[in-house]
Amino acid sequence: MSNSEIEREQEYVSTLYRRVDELREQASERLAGALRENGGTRQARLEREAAVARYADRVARFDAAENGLCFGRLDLCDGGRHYIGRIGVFDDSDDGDPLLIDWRAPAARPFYVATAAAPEGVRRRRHITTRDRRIVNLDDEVLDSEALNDDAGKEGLIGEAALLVAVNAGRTGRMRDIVETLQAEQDEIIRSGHRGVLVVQGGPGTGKTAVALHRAAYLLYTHRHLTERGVLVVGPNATFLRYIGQVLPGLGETNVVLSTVGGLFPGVLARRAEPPATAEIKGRAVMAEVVAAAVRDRQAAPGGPVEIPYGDETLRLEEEDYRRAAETALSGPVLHNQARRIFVREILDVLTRQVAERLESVVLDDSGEPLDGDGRGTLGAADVKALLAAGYPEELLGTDPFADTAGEPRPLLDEADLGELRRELAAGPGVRAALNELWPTLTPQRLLEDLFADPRRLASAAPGLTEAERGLLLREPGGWTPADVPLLDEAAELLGEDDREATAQAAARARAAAERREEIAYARGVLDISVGSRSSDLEEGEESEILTAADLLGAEELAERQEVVTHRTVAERAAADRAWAFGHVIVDEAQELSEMAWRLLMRRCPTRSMTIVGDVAQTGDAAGTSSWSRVLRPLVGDRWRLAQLTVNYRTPTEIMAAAADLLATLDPALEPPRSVRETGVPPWRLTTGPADLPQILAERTARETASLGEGRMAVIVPDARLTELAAAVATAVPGAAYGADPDLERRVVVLTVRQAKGLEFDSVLIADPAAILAASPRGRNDLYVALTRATQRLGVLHPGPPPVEVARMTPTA
Ligand SMILES: Nc1ncnc2c1ncn2[C@@H]1O[C@H](COP(=O)(O)OP(=O)(O)OP(=O)(O)O)[C@@H](O)[C@H]1O
Repeated sequence: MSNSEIEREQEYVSTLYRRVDELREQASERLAGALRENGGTRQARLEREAAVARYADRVARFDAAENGLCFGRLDLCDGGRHYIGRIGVFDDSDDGDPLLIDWRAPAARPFYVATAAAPEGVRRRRHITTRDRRIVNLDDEVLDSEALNDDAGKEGLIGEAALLVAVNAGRTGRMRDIVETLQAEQDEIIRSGHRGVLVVQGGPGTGKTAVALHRAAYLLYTHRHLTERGVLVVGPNATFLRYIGQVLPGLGETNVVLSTVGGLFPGVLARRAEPPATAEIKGRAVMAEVVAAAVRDRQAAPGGPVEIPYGDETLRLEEEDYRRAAETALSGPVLHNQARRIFVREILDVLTRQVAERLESVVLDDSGEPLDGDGRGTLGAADVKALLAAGYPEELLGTDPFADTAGEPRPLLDEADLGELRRELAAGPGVRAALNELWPTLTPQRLLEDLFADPRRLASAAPGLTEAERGLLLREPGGWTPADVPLLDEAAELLGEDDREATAQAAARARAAAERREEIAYARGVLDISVGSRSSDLEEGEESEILTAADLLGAEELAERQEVVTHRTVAERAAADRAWAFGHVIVDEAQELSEMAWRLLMRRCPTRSMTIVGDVAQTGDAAGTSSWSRVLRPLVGDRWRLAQLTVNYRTPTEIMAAAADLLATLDPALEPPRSVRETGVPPWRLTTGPADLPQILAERTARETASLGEGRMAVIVPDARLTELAAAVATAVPGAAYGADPDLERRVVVLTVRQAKGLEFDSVLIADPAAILAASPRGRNDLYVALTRATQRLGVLHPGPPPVEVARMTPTA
């Protein structure tokens, strides 16, 4: 491209940056103005908070768009021209003519889908590459009949040159957005108008994660009301969430909550470990029935009369009393903890009647006549005490209760007396203990803790499981695993809130609101102080400038501070509220989720507006799925649509060919995705002795790192050998990361397959593939995942003969 053309284009791009600077300044000033305002009615405060959030959001969007603000141009057949970029920018004319079209707007669509065969009114598509506001490259595609011939050989890739630059670039340990080079099949999914569940199936590296995140950004842009409910993005582990964490903020979207399934029960940190076989059982749909049965067991009839100590006396509850109270408690649409209130009321009625009758029987004779005071021995000390406690006048005991009633029998205990007696009973430790035993207030945590700690409870609630399976569920209390979280959620659905919980939730909400107000007050305070000190620093006669928030804090700092506030509004509210309903839910690596996890996610998204991305060939979790229809049919029937991605942007042809052999053994019906490029570097394998694998692995890693330049590398190892092999690698490459949540931005990271899922690296070494294969029933799926993580180079080190799955790779010495 000629320099003069670049210069011409640069002028336009510079105009765009100037306009964005102007708009950002305006937004920063308004933000500072809103922050400075003080006091007022509640309504005024709320409006101010909304304004702060709005302007902060705007500033954040301008900041996010700084790099690569404008990346494309469409020259239309009718002579029109559109510039395409990360955000929409309009000029300051009255009509607000568009200077830059947001990539998500309908007018930008041809940039991603127009081809010579279907040009969509486009004559030329230009890719504009910038660095620090300067254009460094222009790439044109002319969509005419000549290009039509060309197109056939390019397999329909859009903007191939820019795409290849992007896929060949060194990795950084953080996922990047792909707005500049989205391909047509991806764009179609991102903009899909399908309202229900959209499943995106695609092989490794086909951009499923990227597409899912861009779809979130697209939906938030197109349906602004979604910002109020937020979008939930579910990923397989914390490392993966960190890997993708920058993509949406980089696209200017912050109303998004990123979480694992294990992170979706407020107040529970699911860090406890458990055998995969136990997690698999917990993931089965039948566990919903087990949890329900466990709740019912906590409401079960006592199997005979219950004796309840009360003072010196013993009260007696017949089974029939219990049954009637339980029936009344469960007759309405109430959950266990709310039903308890009714149950307690009914039982207290029974007990109050019992005590009252006993008292009456001691002060009235069998025919209902008042006793003559000889005491016939039935008025015990406890009765007297209870009567006195109930407010029955002392002088009346043993006296004539008819005395002042003009011949009418005066009820011995009136309503107030009975009420008092009831309160006494309710406070009695014996009565309370009995009620707690008969119908305890239960938190989900207590229900499951009790269930898993007691073989009898388990046997009663889970008769459908085998003895051995129940044995796998047994454990001492003490922490939660990720597979417990869907069970806790299930239990919460059946138990309902208890009073304490409701109070705690209300308190948490009030606290969050107070913190938010404090934060704004703090920001305002900072502004006031700064304005004050800056003004007083002025020399006499010096002209006082009008200070804006941007002058004082800097737009970036303000945006950062306010981002916290906006982030809190949705993310914090959502995180603190188990029953939060998201506007849209995106599930990545969805093949790993258990049936119980799906039930939880469906509850978080009552509208079923969901995008589910995954690859059934990569399922590693024993509770995961190998069929989308099997998993979705029970949840949404036929109301889901499948979209496929077929092009692999990560793994070069040479590596994909090695992985394709393995894929064919997994499921011959699954097509390996087509790679967009070749590297000319075949993947290799190396035989080591059983004992020298750690040392040779360490040496090879060091050698590979040296040839890597700025790129990133992963060593993927069997779970059982992580510590041993990681320690060996770390001695040869100091700073190599490994452990529960390793830092992916280090140059070398040692991972298990589970940790490597969804990630990618310039270079990958796999150690001991036979052990990876043998470690789980899904060992071959795991090896397939490991083989498809590299963007450039792949090597496999195997102690002893190579497993057949990698035998065709090029042997090296
Ligand atoms: N259109 C595109 N332009 C540039 N890069 C792309 C494009 N599509 C995908 N990529 C890149 O390809 C790589 C793989 O994408 P991604 O991780 O989304 O794939 P995936 O299908 O989720 O893979 P896996 O199933 O292995 O997790 C990423 O680096 C992504 O940025």
